[in-house]
Amino acid sequence: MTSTMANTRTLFLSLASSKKQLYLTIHEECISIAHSDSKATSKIPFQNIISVKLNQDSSRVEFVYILKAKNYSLHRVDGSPVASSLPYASAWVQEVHAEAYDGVKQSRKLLVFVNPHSGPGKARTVYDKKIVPVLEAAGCSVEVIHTTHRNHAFDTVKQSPLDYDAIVVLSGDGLVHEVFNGLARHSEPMRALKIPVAPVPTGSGNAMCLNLFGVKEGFDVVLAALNIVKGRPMKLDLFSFVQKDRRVFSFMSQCIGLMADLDLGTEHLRWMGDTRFAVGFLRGVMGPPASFELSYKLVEDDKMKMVEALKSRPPASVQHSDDSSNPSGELPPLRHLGANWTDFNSDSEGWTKSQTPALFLFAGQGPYVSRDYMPFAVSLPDDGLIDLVLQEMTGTKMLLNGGMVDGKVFWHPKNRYLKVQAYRVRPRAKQGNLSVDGEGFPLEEFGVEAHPGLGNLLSLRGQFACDFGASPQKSN
Ligand SMILES: Nc1ncnc2c1ncn2[C@@H]1O[C@H](COP(=O)(O)OP(=O)(O)OP(=O)(O)O)[C@@H](O)[C@H]1O
Repeated sequence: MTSTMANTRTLFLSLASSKKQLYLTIHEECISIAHSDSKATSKIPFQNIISVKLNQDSSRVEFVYILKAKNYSLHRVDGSPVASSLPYASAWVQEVHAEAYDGVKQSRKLLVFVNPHSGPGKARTVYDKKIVPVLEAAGCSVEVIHTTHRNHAFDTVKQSPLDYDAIVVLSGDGLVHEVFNGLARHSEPMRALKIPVAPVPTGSGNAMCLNLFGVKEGFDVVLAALNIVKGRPMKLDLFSFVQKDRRVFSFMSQCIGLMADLDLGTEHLRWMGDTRFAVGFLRGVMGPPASFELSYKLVEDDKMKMVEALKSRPPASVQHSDDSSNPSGELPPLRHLGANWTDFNSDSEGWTKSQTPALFLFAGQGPYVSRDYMPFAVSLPDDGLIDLVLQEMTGTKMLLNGGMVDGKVFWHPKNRYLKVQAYRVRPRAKQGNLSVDGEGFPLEEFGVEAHPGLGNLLSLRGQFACDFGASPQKSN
């Protein structure tokens, strides 16, 4: 350690717990931590710093951060600066704090839902042991609700105050769906939907967490805690799903055929975690195709152009929380579906009909729907479009051989991939499942329409996390 660095950028701390010394050095994008008795250095990106404080009598610096080893975990350094350098220590702390919370409000006000029955039933423990310490260190004020029944979160959100910085959901995607719908049913829906939602993966599938954090880190609850504290609002398209007189908002996916059956048809295997999806897949792939009429309002069917749009997206098109465009007003109307959306015979308004038999229809956004399946490899969070996939029967061999996990299935000619503004489906079969965000709906006629950027999620990257290679590849 050079004396120049020590005088300008490095803080020496004597650890409270031992006689060791620590050197904390400010770099352009991180703080490095080195021990006096070890050559090992840890690098902490500013985004991972939860808090840095000099206590009131200036005798101790407390530095709390999240570090990734195998998983993410919370760490705390508590040490005394050299007495003669207290003004320097104070300036150092202020500088680091300013970098750590650059553009992000500190001490967020949060509404937290914990579903004790989601997934393997560990949400309460995860909250107490992994999430609370992070929120406390960040000085968040929290109102926590342990859900006791279905629609508990929906009813709460519908009439909640709108001064929360985020709504945190410890459950799977079902409770996130409830929260978005509660916000949409608020008396001031457009203001309510400005509140970003921050999911913590304690369900079984946790698809939106995979989309936010990537398939490798999507089940890491401490990373999700970091997102609660440091994530920024990212606009997310919401989809109106209409069936008879009912209109709900889907934030993720709609599905009929094999992929709906393997999810909803394996509810009784919930104890297996997400392994139940693999079991359901093998069972369902032997069954008959889904039978339905489909029509859609097409925007793009050229896969290369979709990839170009994905690649040309700015690295972090993050919408900052002070964005206040149209914060009031009514929910958007059904511009594409219109009042006569069930009229499949009207060709005049730009609807394209399709009769291709398919193993399943999957539509939505966010590359991943589970750890084993990336159906929407070129999905963007706020393009105002629904990614619609029709998997034709003859693609079964390819599905079984792989290509689902890494999104390669996208390139297969039997994987029809469309970007649409709206679509409508009339199922012919009486039996089978219709899944909306993983929740079961009656297998009856329905229509779906995208609303650009109507919802918000908290995000550390400002875009979906996706390892899709995005160049044409052969699949079996
Ligand atoms: N205390 C409760 N008892 C029973 N059901 C509840 C309770 N609290 C919430 N629910 C309902 O349980 C459902 C849980 O679904 P959710 O998708 O969040 O978790 P999951 O199904 O375990 O995970 P995933 O969707 O990731 O597979 C929600 O529809 C919610 O309304």
